[in-house]
Amino acid sequence: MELKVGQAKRLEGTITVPGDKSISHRALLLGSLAHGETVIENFLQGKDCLATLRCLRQLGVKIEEEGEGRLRVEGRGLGNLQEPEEVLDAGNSGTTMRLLLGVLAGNPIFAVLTGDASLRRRPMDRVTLPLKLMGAEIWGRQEGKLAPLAIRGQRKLRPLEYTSPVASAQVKSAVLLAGLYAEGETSVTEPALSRDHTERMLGYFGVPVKREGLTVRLKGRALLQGRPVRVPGDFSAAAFFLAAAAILPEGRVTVREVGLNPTRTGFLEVLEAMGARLSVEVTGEWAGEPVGNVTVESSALRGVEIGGEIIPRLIDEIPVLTVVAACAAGKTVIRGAEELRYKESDRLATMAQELGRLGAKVEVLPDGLIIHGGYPLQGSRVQSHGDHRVAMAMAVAGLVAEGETIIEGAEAIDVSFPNFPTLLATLTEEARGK
Ligand SMILES: O=C(O)C1=C[C@@H](OP(=O)(O)O)[C@@H](O)[C@H](O)C1
Ligand SMILES: C=C(OP(=O)(O)O)C(=O)O
Repeated sequence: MELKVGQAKRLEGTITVPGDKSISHRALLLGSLAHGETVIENFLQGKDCLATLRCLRQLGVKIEEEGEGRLRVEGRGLGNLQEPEEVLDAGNSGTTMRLLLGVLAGNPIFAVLTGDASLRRRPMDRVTLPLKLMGAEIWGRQEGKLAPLAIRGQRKLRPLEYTSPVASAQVKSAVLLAGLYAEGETSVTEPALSRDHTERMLGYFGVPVKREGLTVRLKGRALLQGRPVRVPGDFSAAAFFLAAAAILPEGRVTVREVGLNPTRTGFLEVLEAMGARLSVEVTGEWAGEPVGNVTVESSALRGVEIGGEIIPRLIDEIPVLTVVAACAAGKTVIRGAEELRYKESDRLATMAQELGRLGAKVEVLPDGLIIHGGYPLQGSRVQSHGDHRVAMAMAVAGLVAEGETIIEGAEAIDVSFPNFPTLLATLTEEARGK
């Protein structure tokens, strides 16, 4: 599918965005392991979360769809998943495969997991290694590094004190979920704080997770109690519209009821440092997650240097941040972001290449990018590389490029934000009509 985006001067409006992807996955997973029912509202009906839903049904979990974004999950309790008859397909979703492996490690069943071509290239040893240390048996291509993977879980796992070499919420979550099946305390220490949705939701379901600095720990064999979960809007989806408002000559966007968990909102700190006008208002808490409204208005932007602990707090926003940087005066340097090479595409390479097609000046570093901002962009044909965030970032770039930008492979957007093209068209058309 192709997505065509024309240059726009104005983007204005108040919107909501679909439910958070990370929280939607976790609500399904924890709901499945809990006692009693979990009703999920504002569940993200993107392909990634639907892959988790399908896998859990294959594992015997009853999940009813009660209407738009409303699901009723009948929890099976810990260790009661059924052996699937068929291969479990995580599609394009790293979160599905890695978190599910953590859960399967503690169930005495055999399962095979696969995914699409992109997922079958992404490193799985970062979770299979600690899970094997806990007692799970896992096989896969390249010594268990790549999917398809086969796993045989154990009724009882060994607790683990794990120091992760990467700041990854998927690694942290896989080990914590497996830790639920271990007798004793399991801990994970990470090099920088990654998103903490698993810790928050475990607490909300009645399993306390203690944090000391960069270490989190939980006691295994605790009972999870099913709870209603209303999923906040996805900050990573909102970021595309916030970025567009910041870089267009006449931009002003408010996103309401969006998740404002500080482990996710590093992008706002960077926008502010670049000179963007923005305001944030926390209005409440949904299932242990802060929620509120964010407004960003157009303003003159300047380049910044980022790296270190902020990177995991804006990891999925870096593709669109490179677009903002291309529109800012001066140089932006992003370092310490090597993890982007292991996403749906190598996002350092793909963003540099595709933005380059529009005339942006981007240098690729081993662990980041240098963007020389301020060069005028020219519409062109670009590719998504099968990566939803690259597709949406390039659509935002298309708004400021002269002429028309055509994004090939735009169907990738369906994994996290199916109504993105419609919402973008609505906001720019409404603004044009004014
Ligand atoms: O745990 C999660 O829900 C996610 C964690 C991040 O990945 P890593 O854990 O690989 O950094 C992020 O990029 C991904 O979109 C979702
Ligand atoms: C990296 C992402 O997701 P996942 O790892 O779940 O495929 C993402 O959504 O940008």
